[in-house]
Amino acid sequence: MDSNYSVDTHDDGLYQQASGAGSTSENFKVVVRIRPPLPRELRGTGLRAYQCTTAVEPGDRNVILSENLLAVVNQQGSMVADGGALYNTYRFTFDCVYDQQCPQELVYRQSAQQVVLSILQGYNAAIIAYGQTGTGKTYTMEGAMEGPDRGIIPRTVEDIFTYIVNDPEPSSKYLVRSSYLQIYNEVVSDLLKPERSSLSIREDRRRGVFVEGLSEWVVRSPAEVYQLMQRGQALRATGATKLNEVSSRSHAVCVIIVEKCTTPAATEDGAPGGASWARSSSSTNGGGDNAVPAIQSIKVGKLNLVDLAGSERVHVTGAVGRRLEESKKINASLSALGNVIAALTDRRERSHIPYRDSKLTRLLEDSLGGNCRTTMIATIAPSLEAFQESLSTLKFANRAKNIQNEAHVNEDVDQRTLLRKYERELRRLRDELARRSRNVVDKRALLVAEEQAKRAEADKLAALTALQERSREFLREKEEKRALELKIQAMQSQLLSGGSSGAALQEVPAVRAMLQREANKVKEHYEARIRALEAERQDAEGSASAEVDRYKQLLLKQRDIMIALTARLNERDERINSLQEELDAYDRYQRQLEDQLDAKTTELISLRKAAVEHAAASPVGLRGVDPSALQNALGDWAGHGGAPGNQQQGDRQGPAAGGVHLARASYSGEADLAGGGGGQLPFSPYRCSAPPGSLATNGALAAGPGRPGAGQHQSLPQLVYSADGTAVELQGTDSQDVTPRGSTVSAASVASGGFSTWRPHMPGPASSPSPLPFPSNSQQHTVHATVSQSGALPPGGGTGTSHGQTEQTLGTPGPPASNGAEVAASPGEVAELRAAALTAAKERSALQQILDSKVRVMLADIIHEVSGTSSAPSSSRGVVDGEPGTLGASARPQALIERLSALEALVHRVSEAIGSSGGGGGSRGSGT
Ligand SMILES: Nc1ncnc2c1ncn2[C@@H]1O[C@H](COP(=O)(O)OP(=O)(O)OP(=O)(O)O)[C@@H](O)[C@H]1O
Repeated sequence: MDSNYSVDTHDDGLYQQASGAGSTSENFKVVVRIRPPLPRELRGTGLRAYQCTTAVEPGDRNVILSENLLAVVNQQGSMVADGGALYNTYRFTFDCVYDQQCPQELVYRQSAQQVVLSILQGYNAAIIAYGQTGTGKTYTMEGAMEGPDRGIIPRTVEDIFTYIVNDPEPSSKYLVRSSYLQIYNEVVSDLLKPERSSLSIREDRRRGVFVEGLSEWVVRSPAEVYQLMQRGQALRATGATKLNEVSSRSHAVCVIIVEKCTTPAATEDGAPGGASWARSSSSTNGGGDNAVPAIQSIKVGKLNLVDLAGSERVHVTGAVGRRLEESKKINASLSALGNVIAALTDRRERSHIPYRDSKLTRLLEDSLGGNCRTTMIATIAPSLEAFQESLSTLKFANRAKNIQNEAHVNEDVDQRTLLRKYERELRRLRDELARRSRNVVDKRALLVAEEQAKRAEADKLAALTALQERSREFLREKEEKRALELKIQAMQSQLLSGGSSGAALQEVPAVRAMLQREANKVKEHYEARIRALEAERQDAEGSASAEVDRYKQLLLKQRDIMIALTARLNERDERINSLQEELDAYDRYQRQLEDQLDAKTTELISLRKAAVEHAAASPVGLRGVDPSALQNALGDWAGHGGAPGNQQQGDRQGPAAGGVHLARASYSGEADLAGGGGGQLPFSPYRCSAPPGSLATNGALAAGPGRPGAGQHQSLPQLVYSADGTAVELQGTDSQDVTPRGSTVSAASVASGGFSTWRPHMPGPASSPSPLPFPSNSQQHTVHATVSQSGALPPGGGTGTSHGQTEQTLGTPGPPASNGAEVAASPGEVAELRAAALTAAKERSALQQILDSKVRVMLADIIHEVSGTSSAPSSSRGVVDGEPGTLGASARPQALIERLSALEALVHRVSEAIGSSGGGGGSRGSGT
C-alpha cells in the first residue's frame, strides 16, 4: 500500500517556496485530484480561451501549477527549468496526484480502499475531501451510486461488505452501523433523522469523539447504505452558485462503524480460539472447575467520509444574502481547519490544537493528528481562473501532509460480554453466598429459637414458682385470718360472759319476752302514729275540699254580685237618662216662669205708671199716703210672699240700708238715678257681675265688670255667692261699703264643699237656715249689675231680653205730663214712690236672678254628678252598697232625685212668691 503512495520528490531551489517537505505520514496521507475542466471552463472567459494550469508529473506524486503551463512543462509533462522563472509555476509533491483523467475506481483503490479496509482491523479512518467549490469533492466522495463513476463512499460500502463476506475467519462476526450528519452554519444535524439537530459533540475514552444523539443504522448490505446515503443527500443543504449548480453548503460526514468480534486464537491450553470458545462455553456450562472463559476480541473501526463544503472567494462566487452567510461560515470553519492543521504541523514545540474552534475541527479531532488513518483528498480545478484557489488548496494540502497521526487498533475486550460474564459469576456467587448464608441464618434462627425456648421455659418455671409462692402466701394469710377470727370470737365470748347485753341474753326467755313486748309497743306506737297521720291526711283533704267549695261559693256569689251590679248600673243609666229628660222639661218650665216674670214686670211697670199718674192726679192724697202702705201694696210682688221676701221686708230700714241688695238687671238713665232733678239716688247703684260663661252667657245678666259703656260707669259692688249658692257679700269696688250687714258665711262653709244653707243677710229670725239644700260646689259665682250713668246698657248685658223693656221703662225720665196736668203729690212723695217701685222691681229682679243662679248651679251639679257617676269606674263606685264613708252607686241617683225634688220645690215656691206678688200687684194695678 505504501508503494502506491511512494512518490519520488525532487525539490529544487526554484520551487522551494511552494513545494512541501515531501515526507508523508503513514497514517495521514494527502493526495490531490485534479478534475477535468468543465464545459464552461473550456469555453473560456471572454477573450481568454481555456488554459490549463495543472500538470502531473510522471509518478503521480508531483503536481505543477503554472500560469503558463505550456511554457514550463515539457512534452513528458515534467517542468522545464527555464519556464519556471517566467511564469508563476508551483510544484507540489503529495502522496498521490490524480490527473484529470483518473477514474473514480483508481482514486478509490489507490487512496481510499486501504484506509477504508483498515477499519475492519479496528482502526479509525477518515477520508476528507477538501478543495474549492466545484472542484469535484462531492464527485469524488459520492459520485454516482452505480457504474464507474461511483465515488469513494459506495465503493467503501461495497468493499466493507465484500471483505466481511470474504473474511476467512468464520468465527468473526461483524456489526456495521452507519450514520450521516451535516454541519451547516455550525449546527450539527442528523441527515437520517432530520428532527435531530443541534447535536452536541462528545468524547470519551472508549468511543473517542462522537456526536451525541446521532442515529446509527445497522446496515447489512450495500443497498441499505445506499438508501441511507440517498436519504441523507436529499436532506443535505445545497444551492446553486456561479461555480457550481449544485454546491454543497454544508460539511457532510458519513460515518461507518464496523465492529468485528473475533475469538482469540488460543486459550490457556493453546487450543485455537474458535474451538476454545466453544469448549470454554461448554465447559463453563458444564461447570468444569478448570475451564477459563474464553474472551472475545472486539475491534471497532470508525470511518469518517467527509465531504467538506468548498472554500470560495465571495467576490468570485457572487454570493449574497443567505449564500454569503453560508460562505462566511464555510470559510470560517475551513480556516479553523487550517489552523488546526497548522498547529498540528508546527515544527516547534507542540502547541495547543484549536479543535474546539469549530464543529468541523471538533468532529475531526481524531482524524487530524489523532488515532486515525486519514487521507485528505485535495481537489483542484485545472482552469486558469481557478489558479489562486488551486494554489491555496495545494498549499493547504501541502501543509496538511505534515500531520502525524498515531493510529492504533481499537481492539478491546467486549466489556459488555465481560460484564455479563462477571455479572453471571457474581450472581452465581451471590446465590451461593445467599444459600450458605441462608443455612447459616437458619441455624442461627434455630439457635435463637432454642435460646428463646429455653428462656421461655425458664420464665415459665419462674412464673410457676412465683405462683406457688403466691399460693402459699395466700394460704398463709388465710390461716392467719382464720386465727384472728377465732381469736376475736374468743374475746367476744369472753365479753359476753362478763354480763353485758348480747346474744347470750337473748337466749333467756324472760328477756326475749321483754324484748318482744318492747317491740310490740314500738310497733303499736308507730302504727298509731301512722293512723294519726292518715287521719290528718284525710282531714286535710276534707278541709281542703271544704275550702275549695267555699271559694267556689264565693266566686259564684261574686259573680252574682257582679251581675246584679251590672244590672243596677244599667238601671241607673236608664234613670239618669230619664232624669236628663226631666231636667230638660224643667228647663222648659223655667223658661215659662221667666215668661211669666216678664209679664209680671210689665204689670209692675203698668202699676208704677198708674201710681205716677195717680200721684200726678192727686198729689195731696199721695202726699198723705204712708209710704209703707204703698210699699206694702207693692210688696207682695216684691217677694214678701216667700221666705226671702218676708225677711227682706223686716230688714228693710231705708233705701240705703234695707231691701234686697241684689239686682238682676242693669239700669240706665241718669235722670232716673238722679231722681230727674240731678239728685243722687239714696242708694248706691248695683252692679251684678257673673263669671263669663255662667250667668251672663244666657243673657240674663250683664257681661263682666268694667265693660265700657257710652258714658261713665259707676263702680258697683259685687255680690259674691258661695259655692252652695249662698250670697256671701257684696264686695264694693269703691269706698262705699254696701256689704249687707249680718250676711255672714263662714269660711268653713265655703271650703267644706258639703251641703250648706243659704243665709240671707237678714237680722233676727230671718237668719234661720233656709230649708233649701244645695249641692256642694267649690266654684264661686259672682253676679254683677251694672248701672251706667249715661243710660246705655253695658254691651251684651241683657241685650235682647225682656229686661231691656224694663230698662226702657225705668230709664224714662220723669218730665211733667204732656198734658200739663199738675201733679198732686209733692216731688218728695213722687220720688219716694218711685224709689219704692224701683226697689220692688229690683227685689224681684234679684229674686229671679237668685232663682236662676240656684237652678243653674244645681243643674250643673246634677250634670256633673251624673257624668261623674256614669264615667267613673265601678271600683270607685264601691262594690258593696252602703259601705260606710262612701256614697254608694245606688245612693247617688237617690240623692239626685232628692236634689231635683228640692230644686223643683224651690222653683215652685219662688214661682209662687213671684206669682203671688205679681198677681197681687196686678190685681191692684188692675184695680187702680
Ligand atoms: N473527476 C471528475 N470527472 C468528471 N467530472 C467531474 C470530476 N470532478 C468534478 N466533476 C464535475 O464537476 C462538477 C462539480 O463537481 P462537485 O459538485 O463534485 O464539486 P464540489 O467540490 O463538490 O463543489 P461544492 O463544493 O460546491 O459542493 C460536477 O458537475 C461534477 O460532475
